[in-house]
Amino acid sequence: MVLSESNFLLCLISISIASVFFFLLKKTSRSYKLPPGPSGLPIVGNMFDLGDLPHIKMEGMRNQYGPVMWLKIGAINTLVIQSAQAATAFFKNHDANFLERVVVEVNRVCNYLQGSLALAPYGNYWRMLRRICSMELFVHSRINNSESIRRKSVDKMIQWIETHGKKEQGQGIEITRFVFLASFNMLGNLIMSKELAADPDSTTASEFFDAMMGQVEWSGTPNISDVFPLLRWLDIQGLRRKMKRDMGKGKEILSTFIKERIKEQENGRAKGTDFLDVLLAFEGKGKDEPAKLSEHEINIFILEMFLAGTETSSSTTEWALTELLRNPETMARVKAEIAEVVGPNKKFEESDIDKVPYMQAVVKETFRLHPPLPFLLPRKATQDTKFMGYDVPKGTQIFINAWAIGRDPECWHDPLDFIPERFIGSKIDFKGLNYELIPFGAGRRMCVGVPLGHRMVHFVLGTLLHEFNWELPHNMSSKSIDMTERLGTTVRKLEPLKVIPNKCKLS
Ligand code: HEM
Repeated sequence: MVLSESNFLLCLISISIASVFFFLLKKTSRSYKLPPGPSGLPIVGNMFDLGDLPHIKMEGMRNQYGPVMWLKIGAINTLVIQSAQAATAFFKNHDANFLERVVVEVNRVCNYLQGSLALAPYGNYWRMLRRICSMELFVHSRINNSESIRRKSVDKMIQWIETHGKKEQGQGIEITRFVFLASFNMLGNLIMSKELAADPDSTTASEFFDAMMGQVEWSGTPNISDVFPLLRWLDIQGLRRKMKRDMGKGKEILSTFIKERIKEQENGRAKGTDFLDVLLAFEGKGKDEPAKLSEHEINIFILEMFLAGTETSSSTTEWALTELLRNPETMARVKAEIAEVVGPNKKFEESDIDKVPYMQAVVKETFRLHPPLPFLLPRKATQDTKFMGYDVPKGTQIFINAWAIGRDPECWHDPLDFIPERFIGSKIDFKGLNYELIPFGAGRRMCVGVPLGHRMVHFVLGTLLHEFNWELPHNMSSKSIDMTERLGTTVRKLEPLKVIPNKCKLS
């Protein structure tokens, strides 16, 4: 083949550009001192080293590469932190350089980023949304005043469990379904004074529920577009399309609720009783704050509260019950504590939570072994940072492996065993100050819903333990419970827990 003069010139230019590019690439990677990690394949990097349960695979690499590890997941630079000591250094000394979130493809639809607190860039808008949550919505007085709302949802859950338990005779019921529905109703009532889960009289309620379930599913499905951003436009798995459909539906329904509420207020409805009233009454005063929140922003904010609060709290309850069934002595001890505190013929109330330290220890131990978000919500480096002697380039995504930290033998004796007693007389808590136990994260972007999440989990678990004696289906024993995990939006049991509820006589 003979090259024409112009082709020859083109070739020369291409080779020169490629050489400069290659030189720059080599220079960049040489000038960074990256943490150790497994060498990956070209283009896909370490993608195929991680499997379906990456938190477990990464923990398995800790012995070889240490607690600070470097991975390349497709095109994405990734720093993994897997010890309490490294997490302490991260949150105490470097939180400020990692305050942005990683935004995945499905969260770009429906203008979700305008109104999302969890994904908002760190700045005045994030501060405003965060302030609304911590000063108005999740303050103890508002949570205490809404106790009757949660009581109603939990009473309904008890009725469902009784009815379904009778029908399933010996097979057991999937307890997580009922806990999820109860959490959904608690949030629906707190946010908008609406019963939104499993309401047979309302098609709108069930449509909203289905739309939310879709969003939970799509946001928990690994997406090739996130690993290879150049392929985004193809939407190979159709996830963007499905998310757009379901989020669009959820938004449409919420819009009608919001409009209804505005009309009710115009007709003299008393203001200030639920989150929606608070959001509608908001008046921005600070720098860069809007005078009012738009309908779209309120809409997204509400969707996010459902997404953030339902899966997390219901998966925790399922794991807690699973661990108690595997450990009958612990089950007996926690039930005895509750019975003694609550007394005969009474229900477990939220005011009992402070009086049951052993049950609190059960919840902590559940969070240690089964943090619902094993990598928290991934952060992103906003600038080049020196971290524990390594370079972390701007744009790197950060996985803090709370799952691995909870099982670190350097922090915990018998780390794989369920021993709530380890927390009795210990000051270790999950409020973001003890980095060995961080199910809610830590630092400035720690979970803003802790007071509500804490209340929901303890109230639901306390009630389930007080109202029922739990038995495994007849073909199963405490030793044979399958503990295999599945990672979606949260870490769940692969095989949902099936249990037989035997109603206790509360006398
Ligand atoms: C068992 C219950 C819950 C768990 C384990 C949990 C866990 C978490 C975690 C790990 C984070 C990321 C923290 C970080 O980056 O350091 C987070 C953030 C967040 N959570 Fe929760 N959460 C729970 C319940 C709730 C509830 C009930 C709500 C609200 C209804 C909520 C709303 C949020 C929001 C809005 C953020 C984003 C905060 C920000 O970026 O500033 N969470 N949560």
